[in-house]
Amino acid sequence: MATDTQQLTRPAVRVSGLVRRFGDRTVLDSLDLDIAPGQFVALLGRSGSGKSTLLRALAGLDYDVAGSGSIEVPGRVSVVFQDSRLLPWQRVLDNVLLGLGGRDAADRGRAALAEVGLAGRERAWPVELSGGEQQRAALARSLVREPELLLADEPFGALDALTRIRMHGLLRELCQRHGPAVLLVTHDVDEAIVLADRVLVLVDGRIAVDQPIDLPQPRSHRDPRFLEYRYQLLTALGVEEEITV
Ligand SMILES: Nc1ncnc2c1ncn2[C@@H]1O[C@H](COP(=O)(O)OP(=O)(O)OP(=O)(O)O)[C@@H](O)[C@H]1O
Repeated sequence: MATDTQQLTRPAVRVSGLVRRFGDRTVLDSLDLDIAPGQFVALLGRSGSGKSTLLRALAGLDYDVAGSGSIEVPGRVSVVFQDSRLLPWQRVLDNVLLGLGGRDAADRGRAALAEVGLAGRERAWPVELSGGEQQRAALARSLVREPELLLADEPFGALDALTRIRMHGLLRELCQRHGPAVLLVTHDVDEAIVLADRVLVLVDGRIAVDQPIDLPQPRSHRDPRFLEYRYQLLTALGVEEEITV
């Protein structure tokens, strides 16, 4: 029985005592973080606070981080960045299928493209897609791998406001269906509150605020509790005096 309980409560991500220095600058300072399976976590922090550094460490992209604390992540991790990173010389479906094995790979790729609203665009070149469509294709490429952890670094940062809002709905829906744990790095406090089960604020190399968002989906910006979360998080970011509501 004890083993079953341990299995159920085992986090998807466990970071303990993570330290990352660049020269004499300590960017991550003995950082601890657990993320439960299927949990959607947003990470806020001022520019230069170390959000991307943490994400890169979790993605296994930071080779110098080894030895300073411990990082446990699941076997299947997908990463989405602000730019889609589609290969321009590969058609959209081939981009989604890159490195994907198995006889049904093409069918899975087509299904993933249909899920993100790109049915019929399989043979398009990336350059023929809008910025929002390219990010949709990047999401399809991530999710077709059925990741247990999705790492997203400002994935909507380059999109216009309306496209952003549509992408929020899509991401939330996809994550609910596929069930990965998510760590979303964003500058946008509203985006964090709209999407996340839990919002973290990184200050001085550690998680200074760990705020569950207890609002039903879909979330309204006009809900007074939304505004309370926004005020609290902006305060934690040290920008409350800039609020002009
Ligand atoms: N490879 C590197 N070499 C030296 N310094 C680095 C390197 N990568 C990041 N840094 C420094 O670490 C700090 C944190 O950078 P990071 O990109 O993680 O911040 P961030 O919170 O993601 O910022 P932003 O919101 O502006 O994207 C910055 O001061 C940055 O200059």
